[in-house]
Amino acid sequence: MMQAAQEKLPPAPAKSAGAAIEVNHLTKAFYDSQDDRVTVAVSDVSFKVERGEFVCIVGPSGCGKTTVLRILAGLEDELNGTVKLHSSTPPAMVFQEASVLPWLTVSQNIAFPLSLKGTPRSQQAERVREMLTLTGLTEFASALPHQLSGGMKQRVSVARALVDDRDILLMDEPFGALDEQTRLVLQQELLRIWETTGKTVVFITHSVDEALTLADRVLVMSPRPGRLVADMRVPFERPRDVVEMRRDKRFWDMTYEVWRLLASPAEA
Ligand SMILES: Nc1ncnc2c1ncn2[C@@H]1O[C@H](COP(=O)(O)OP(=O)(O)OP(=O)(O)O)[C@@H](O)[C@H]1O
Repeated sequence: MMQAAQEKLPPAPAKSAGAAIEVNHLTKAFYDSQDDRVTVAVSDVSFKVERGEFVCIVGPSGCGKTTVLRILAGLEDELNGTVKLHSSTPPAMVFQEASVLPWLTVSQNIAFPLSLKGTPRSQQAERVREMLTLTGLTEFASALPHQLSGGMKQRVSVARALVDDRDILLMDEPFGALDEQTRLVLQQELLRIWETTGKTVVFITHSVDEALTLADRVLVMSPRPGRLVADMRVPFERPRDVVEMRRDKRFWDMTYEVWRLLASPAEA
């Protein structure tokens, strides 16, 4: 199946020097001692992500997407297979629910990773100013989270993930809880930020539309135990306009192709 999907698509443009992430034959099972039951969440998954590449992982609920991301973040052990991150910094994560600290202002939330590290205050302030500008939050620097909309809170989460300049950004359905319009605005902003910062991004989503809007490549997973059933190159040129790209027939052809894969019955 993976072969068929790849053959229909143009070859990958050369992205950059070397892989940022290499996953080989990754299998992860969870053991529930109460029920004496083993759940194989991810089965024999292999893929590479080039430095500076934007990769989305789509798949049905429970197919192991979050598990893959947690493994990349170093949050799971007892794995089979190998996972290598070629980066001088640990990855940054953004979760579905904006994980802002309610008692801190927007600026203090963004500065949080820097204050944990003991970065001098003047450097913190400068870096926070840059992040506020990048994420369009300058006017809200002194606001508290309860004064913000869901989309703005998620912008704070993105700003905080970027503030200490890690190479790899892992995003777990960051826009999943937002309405469609806010989501579209944040997708456009994320693309602009990504183009500015050159991060390597792995982005989990349920939404085929979102994956095709954002990614250089879309990895499609099967129902649990999650296997990789396709690794598809998304051919749209950059910079992308998240609205205009919907006029392109290739967008809908690829949407159909991914949906066809997602609708395929699970292998035994
Ligand atoms: N800590 C855990 N202990 C036991 N089982 C787990 C654990 N974490 C995940 N699982 C199981 O592994 C499978 C994959 O879960 P995971 O959260 O990775 O899926 P997902 O594709 O991200 O789902 P969704 O799209 O619904 O968020 C599920 O069956 C889940 O119940």
